[in-house]
Amino acid sequence: MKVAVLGAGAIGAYVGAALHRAGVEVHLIARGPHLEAIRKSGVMVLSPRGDFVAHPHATDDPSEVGPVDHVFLGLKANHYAASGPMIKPLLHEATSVIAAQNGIPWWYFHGLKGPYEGYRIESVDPGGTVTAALPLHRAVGCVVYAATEIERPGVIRHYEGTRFSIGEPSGEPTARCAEFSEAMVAGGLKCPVETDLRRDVWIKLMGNIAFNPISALARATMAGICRHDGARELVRSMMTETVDVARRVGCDPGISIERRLRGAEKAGEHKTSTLQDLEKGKPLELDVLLAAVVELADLTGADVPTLRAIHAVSDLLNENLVRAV
Ligand SMILES: NC(=O)C1=CN([C@@H]2O[C@H](COP(=O)(O)OP(=O)(O)OC[C@H]3O[C@@H](n4cnc5c(N)ncnc54)[C@H](OP(=O)(O)O)[C@@H]3O)[C@@H](O)[C@H]2O)C=CC1
Ligand SMILES: CC(C)(CO)C(=O)C(=O)O
Repeated sequence: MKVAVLGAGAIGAYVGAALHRAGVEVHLIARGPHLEAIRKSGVMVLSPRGDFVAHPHATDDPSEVGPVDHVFLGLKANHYAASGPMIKPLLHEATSVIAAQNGIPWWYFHGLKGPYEGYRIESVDPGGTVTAALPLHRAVGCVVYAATEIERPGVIRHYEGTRFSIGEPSGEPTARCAEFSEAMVAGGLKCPVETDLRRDVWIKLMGNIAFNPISALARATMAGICRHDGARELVRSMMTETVDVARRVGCDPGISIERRLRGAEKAGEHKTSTLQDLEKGKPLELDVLLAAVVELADLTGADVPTLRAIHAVSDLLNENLVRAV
């Protein structure tokens, strides 16, 4: 089995290192000083589960890699639309694209029976550009329950969590999912193949939709947000509105707000990936989190005043960041 990790950043390099450790042929696609450090010294993973170094092949040129069985997409979602030329050399007829993405994926309504089947979410897939780069038949969903960070070029700090739930948009238990899952497990990760990954998407999103923008706006860690009574209440409101939207598009996350809050609290003094991006002056990955759910609220008639307000201020923050880059 041959795997390319396109966007071998905090999550991608962590997964690539784990797969390589399991004996999989792994090619990391990265860039800049991070790529140079990996080429020189490999990927060093610092983890409470034990540190290790892996030396997979690393490049910035996908045509050096050629077609692979699975592309693990570790890019931020706002890079998906432009990823077409990068991904093309990696594809053969049956290559799957497994996207480790927070928020609502571009494939969300693909093959979902009901009134919204085939609906394209503009804030996730503007003008169909993401679907053009990442064709729907190749898409395998992945919900990431791990927290990692690039501590310095070539060095990944793993904080907690090893679960990468995967699943087909159709819910079918396919051979391609089974093959990837087995390799992940061999690499020491958890990789259940779900028949209803959309439920995981919403459970994860209940946390990200609140913690990620608040963490950037307040420059607070997950635990810091939970400790502040007002911010904790804000998280509750955002989660409640999100669950309403999820149910309106036919998915009940089936978890209480308090349980979800306690789960997020366990991440401790972790800086969300959005806060990490803010600190690095990078654009924020908020369209697939907030804008997408506000768009779905408009589609379904849900009342989401808190999501709308936080979306407006975090969008302004993002606009200012993008202007400054
Ligand atoms: N980090 C975490 O704990 C979690 C992340 N996620 C999700 O995982 C996904 C990835 O996040 P994360 O790993 O944190 O993001 P990172 O920014 O750490 O990783 C993305 C990597 O892709 C690289 N990249 C971008 N464009 C190119 C290109 N054209 N060629 C080569 N490399 C490129 C980036 O390089 P550069 O820095 O130069 O732009 C960066 O190293 C996101 O959707 C995120 O929401 C989900 C749960 C937890
Ligand atoms: C906070 C965390 C690790 C889990 O909710 C995450 O998904 C992110 O940083 O974007």
